[in-house]
Amino acid sequence: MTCTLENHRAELEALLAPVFASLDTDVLSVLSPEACDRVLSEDVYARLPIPAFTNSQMDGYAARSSDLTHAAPGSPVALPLGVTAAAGDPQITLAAGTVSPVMTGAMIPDGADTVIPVEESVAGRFPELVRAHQGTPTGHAQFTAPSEPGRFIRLAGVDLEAGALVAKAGTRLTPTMIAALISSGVRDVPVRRALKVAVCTTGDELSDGGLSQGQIPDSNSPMLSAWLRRYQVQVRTLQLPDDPQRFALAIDALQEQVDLILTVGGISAGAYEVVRQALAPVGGSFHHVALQPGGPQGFAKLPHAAVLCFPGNPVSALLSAELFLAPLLRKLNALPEPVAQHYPLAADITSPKHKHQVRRAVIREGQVEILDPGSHLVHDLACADALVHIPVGLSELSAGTQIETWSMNV
Ligand SMILES: Nc1nc2c(c(=O)[nH]1)N[C@H]1C(S)=C(S)[C@@H](COP(=O)(O)OP(=O)(O)OC[C@H]3O[C@@H](n4cnc5c(N)ncnc54)[C@H](O)[C@@H]3O)O[C@H]1N2
Ligand code: MOO
Repeated sequence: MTCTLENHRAELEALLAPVFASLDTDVLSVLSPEACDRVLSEDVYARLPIPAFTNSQMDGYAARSSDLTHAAPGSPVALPLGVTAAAGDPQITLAAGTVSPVMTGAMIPDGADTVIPVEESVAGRFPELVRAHQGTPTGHAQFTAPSEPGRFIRLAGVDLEAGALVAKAGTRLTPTMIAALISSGVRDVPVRRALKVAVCTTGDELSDGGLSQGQIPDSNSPMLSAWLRRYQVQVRTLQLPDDPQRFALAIDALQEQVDLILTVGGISAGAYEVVRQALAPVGGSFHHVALQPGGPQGFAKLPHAAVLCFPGNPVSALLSAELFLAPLLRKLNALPEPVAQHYPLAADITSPKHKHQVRRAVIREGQVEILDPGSHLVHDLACADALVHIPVGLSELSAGTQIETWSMNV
């Protein structure tokens, strides 16, 4: 039976929706290397305001604005120096009629309401500075202009108040969100547990070390594992037996350990299609999608896990992941949808009229060069930088036609 790309997508979305919904919560430190790109499973509120305290935006002098009201170029105001406030010091108090040197990020002294950058003082630089534990400073600083209240002062909580929502459930932990969480006093966060996927290959041609005649390296497992890990998936890979009964037993045991089983190969019209032979009797659905490459597709819903069955040709396997799994994993991980870019075709192309064709391409000198459609061309696949979709109904496109291209291999 042939099915459309859209129908197959909808079937997989329905299959995986309950799997994704059942992912519970893990608690993770935002400082852990695994935190980036995980998704919050609950709203998170600030424990501290951002900024945590009112502090200086400039290296300069903390003052009372009322002490400088009459400062002018012809009549500078000289104020005695108080102790210096450096970033990291506890708050000092500004005695009436004095100024305190203050560094960027230091707590604004109690009593100060303005900061004059050091280069605006008459000397233009700091004199010898005395910290709170070092004794009593001497000397003065002179100013030739008033400084309004609040100038160069960063108020506590101006970015986010304590108790306010930092990020709602479903937010992805970007590097910047990690900074916001840690700044708001949040270290441990509830994140959605990572999806557990088993990538299962079959086929006597796959080498388990050396290569005997007729054998090839298993390139699908490492390719799909690496691809899945980019979506925060916990992956394990297995080579399952080619015998349908033993395969079924292995899948049965595996379904208790993972959320999703991804099989690759063994589903088309051959005599030894172990995946199809083992899963069709337990409700697996196998059909031909009007798609090239990636036509043969299957899926099954087992009691404890979902199974997606991708075709074995490496290009078909990868494009199946890009077309069917990536949109769902992007949604799960709150990742943005990719944006298409338009380029003219470098040469005429043809496409089977009744299939949705996906072609690999390279963008060279502002034009799209379409690559060979062979679904066994692993090296070509690695060199492609774009995908081009040619929908059902279109069979010929001439050179110069503007087409949508989607980035790949980034
Ligand atoms: N009579 C027909 N034959 C085929 C049809 C068809 O409609 N009628 N469809 C072709 C298409 S299209 C595809 S795609 C493949 C899909 O076949 P399977 O999913 O059953 O995959 P296999 O036969 O097991 O393998 C296909 C191909 O891929 C290589 N392979 C498999 N696993 C790996 C791996 N882990 N790493 C690297 N390469 C792998 C395998 O050696 C085969 O060359 O069927 C066509 N045939
Ligand atoms: O669908 Mo197969 O994927 O054309 O090679």
